[in-house]
Amino acid sequence: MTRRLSISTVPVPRWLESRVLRGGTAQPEHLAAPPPGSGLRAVPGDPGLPVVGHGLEWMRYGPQFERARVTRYGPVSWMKAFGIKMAMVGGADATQAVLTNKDKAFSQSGWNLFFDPFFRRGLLLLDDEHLQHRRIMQQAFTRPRLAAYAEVAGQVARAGLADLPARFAVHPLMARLTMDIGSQVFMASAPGTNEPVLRAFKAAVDGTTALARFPVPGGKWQAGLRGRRMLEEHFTAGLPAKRHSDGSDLFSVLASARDEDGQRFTDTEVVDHMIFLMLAALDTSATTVTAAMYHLARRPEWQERARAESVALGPAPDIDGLDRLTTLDLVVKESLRLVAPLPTYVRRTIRDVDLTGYHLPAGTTTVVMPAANHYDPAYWRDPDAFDPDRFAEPRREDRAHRFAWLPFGGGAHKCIGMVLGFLEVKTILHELLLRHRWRLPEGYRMRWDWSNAPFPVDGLPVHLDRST
Ligand code: HEM
Repeated sequence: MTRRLSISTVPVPRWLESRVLRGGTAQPEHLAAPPPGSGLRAVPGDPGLPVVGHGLEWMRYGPQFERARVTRYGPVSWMKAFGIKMAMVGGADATQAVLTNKDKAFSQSGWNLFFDPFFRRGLLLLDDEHLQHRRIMQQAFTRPRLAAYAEVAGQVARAGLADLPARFAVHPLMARLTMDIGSQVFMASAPGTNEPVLRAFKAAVDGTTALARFPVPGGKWQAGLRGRRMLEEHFTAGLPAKRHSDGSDLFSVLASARDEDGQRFTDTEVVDHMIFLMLAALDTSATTVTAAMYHLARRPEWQERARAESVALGPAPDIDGLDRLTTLDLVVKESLRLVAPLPTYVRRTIRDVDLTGYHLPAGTTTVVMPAANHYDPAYWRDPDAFDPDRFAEPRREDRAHRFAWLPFGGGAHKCIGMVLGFLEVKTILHELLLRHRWRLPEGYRMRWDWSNAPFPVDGLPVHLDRST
């Protein structure tokens, strides 16, 4: 099994690892002095190493690093990474304050750090126009629309999973499958017929993590810009036909969607939204299926329990059938808790803010860390354990706080594709469960790469046995 080059696999001496995961030993420094007499606390933290700050540890250890920050400094701290100072927010109360954004002090422009210029003007990046755009886009996510997307997703999943080898790497396969599903559901393009667009999309995604963030010939940034241009050309060329189509693909639906006041998207807006929707939907679903397959392989009793429900439901379920797969619901929720596919939510303060008693100055990039809440022992019993029943009655540990479990975010920008994402992930797992049992290689140790959307560094090798 070939490993992708990943910072997670670079050997690090154990003493250094444990020092990093204890949160380092630097003396705390303050982000900024609170206004005199405000009664606010200064945000504690430390810049990390010269130039790289804490970027390398963050990318290598992901949630473990974030939990260590909260343990060391509390729910609000600061550090340097990617060339800037940022406030790191964990803990359900501080998270709630940032994401619900009652005083409109946090702007979505924080996300520009990663997404601009490749995914500019996607719904997640909008502030003032957000509500109006969301109202129009909501028309593409009604129950009848979702039922139609789910049906198409099921067809593509069945074809894509029909002929699996006895041993394969899960993540590359799921990344491909979710792209094929996305192609069909979003654009009515059959798998294999949309390769240049998918390549352009991949280049744009890779551009977001370019180290040199300017056009260097042959570099990721330049390739990403080319990818973005190509996506714009593709969607712009296809739009006139979609404006007049009554197709049930998301592109057609978005092109004709109108809110209650009859407002619809301009051509440029449809194009910007389509490009962002691809980003929002594809990697997140692939990560979720991969995480769920990993846990189901480690815990065959859960795999059997989920399979029994899938067998009882039978092949090609509709949206109502998928809703009845309650064990898969629990498994997917728990997988999303343990590995949040979008590991950070980024904002920027547009004025000085009192964040649960901490002083955040204007212009601070503010990073919410869902993992800090997802592993918080105040809400979760034995938080490192895979225990899907924690989401079932009577335990319902997720109800301990509105922001204890937030893999889809919260507040006005909460994921608009949450139900569709769930349906797609459940469809894929259901089709797998019907056909196969899967297990991990002997002594397998999972290592996630956290530098972007999380993926297993070795792709996650599994062995398949037919289930019937
Ligand atoms: C398991 C799958 C998914 C996960 C874990 C996920 C996660 C998230 C999260 C955490 C946010 C909010 C980020 C923030 O507040 O900064 C978000 C927003 C968003 N997601 Fe998803 N997502 C998933 C699937 C999808 C799908 C399938 C679509 C569309 C087809 C989608 C479209 C969007 C959009 C458009 C936004 C921006 C919403 C707004 O700003 O109002 N997502 N997603």
